[in-house]
Amino acid sequence: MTDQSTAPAADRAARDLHAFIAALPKAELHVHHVGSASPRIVAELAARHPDSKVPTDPEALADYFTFTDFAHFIEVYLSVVDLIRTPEDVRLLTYEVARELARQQVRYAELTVTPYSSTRRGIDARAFMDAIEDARKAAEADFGTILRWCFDIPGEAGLEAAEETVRLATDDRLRPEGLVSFGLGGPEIGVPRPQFKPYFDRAIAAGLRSVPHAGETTGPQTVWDALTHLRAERIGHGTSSAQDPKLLAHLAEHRIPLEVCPTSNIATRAVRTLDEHPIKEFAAAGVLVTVNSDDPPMFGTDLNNEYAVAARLLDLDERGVAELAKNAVEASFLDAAGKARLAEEIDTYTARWLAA
Ligand SMILES: Nc1ncnc2c1ncn2[C@@H]1O[C@H](CCC(=O)c2cccc(C(=O)O)c2)[C@@H](O)[C@H]1O
Ligand SMILES: [Zn+2]
Repeated sequence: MTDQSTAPAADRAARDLHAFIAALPKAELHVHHVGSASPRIVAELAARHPDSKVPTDPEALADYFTFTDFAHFIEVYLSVVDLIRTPEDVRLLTYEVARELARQQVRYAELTVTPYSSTRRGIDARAFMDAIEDARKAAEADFGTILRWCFDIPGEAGLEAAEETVRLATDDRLRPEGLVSFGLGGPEIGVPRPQFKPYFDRAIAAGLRSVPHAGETTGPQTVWDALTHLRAERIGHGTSSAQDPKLLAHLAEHRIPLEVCPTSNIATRAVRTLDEHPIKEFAAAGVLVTVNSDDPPMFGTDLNNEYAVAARLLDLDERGVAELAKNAVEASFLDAAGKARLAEEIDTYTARWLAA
């Protein structure tokens, strides 16, 4: 054990900040369902389905989750998707993801789910919805964490996937109670955003909020396209927005939040190093920055670590980190009362911490 009395003050401050973050009540706005499968869940699913090529031993899995580029990441991601074959797999995954969020004091999470990937693999749509809803309700009762769904189109799978996703999201007999938003994920290169306009129009008409990924692996024009054609209310990643000052000014002026996932961008090689991450430029331009984890076990991170990374890059103390957590509350699709409650919980926690 290190001797606290002789540890340099900066180390002590960093340790204190980590402890502050770990117990800070938080909202997570950008985290993928399958991408949140912990090594333990992956091992359990792989044991259920032993024909899979996904390794079960944690060391081999860490190696397997090292990506050469974004395309390689998607290839590996889909091999984990292939492990989810039954409604019981879906329920287990969802409930365990909620347990992990609760461990990190996440009070509210919008989880991105790709129902097309499951229905296309033969899981019955009704059984899929029942599994996620059952897990959502159990998680709220058992852990106190509120889950909401974002259904995303896997863009590379084309308009057939878009049609199926919007059907599942808007059919009154299927649409789950916890669904709040509609997204678009997967690779961006060769997958122009405007083609998805009719599907987003239908989802928005049915009351869903628009939250596409954009500007993660392509330039700022993709973010403009997401705003113009898909009427994005928040942008998933938006990393390349930093290359376009007019876009940054637009995002700031219209209070369109960015769902920033720093470690993800390094793991998929969208950004070279953390120190080159544009989060600083976003904050300096007055953009509402939220910090998120994307696919935490695949990227060797969790939400607490993402907050610690952001605190270092933005040079934030406890108060600054609490403001970042409140940005996520403001940018969330909680109702006004829910937002007020969580913001108040963050304020009370921070005041107590600073007074101690
Ligand atoms: N950082 C990320 N940035 C973007 N997306 C991310 C990120 N992390 C996770 N995703 C997820 O990856 C999925 C990709 C799935 C996909 O492309 C695909 C293509 C063809 C067929 C099928 C199929 O299932 O048959 C699926 C998306 O749906 C999205 O939810
Ligand atoms: Zn994502």
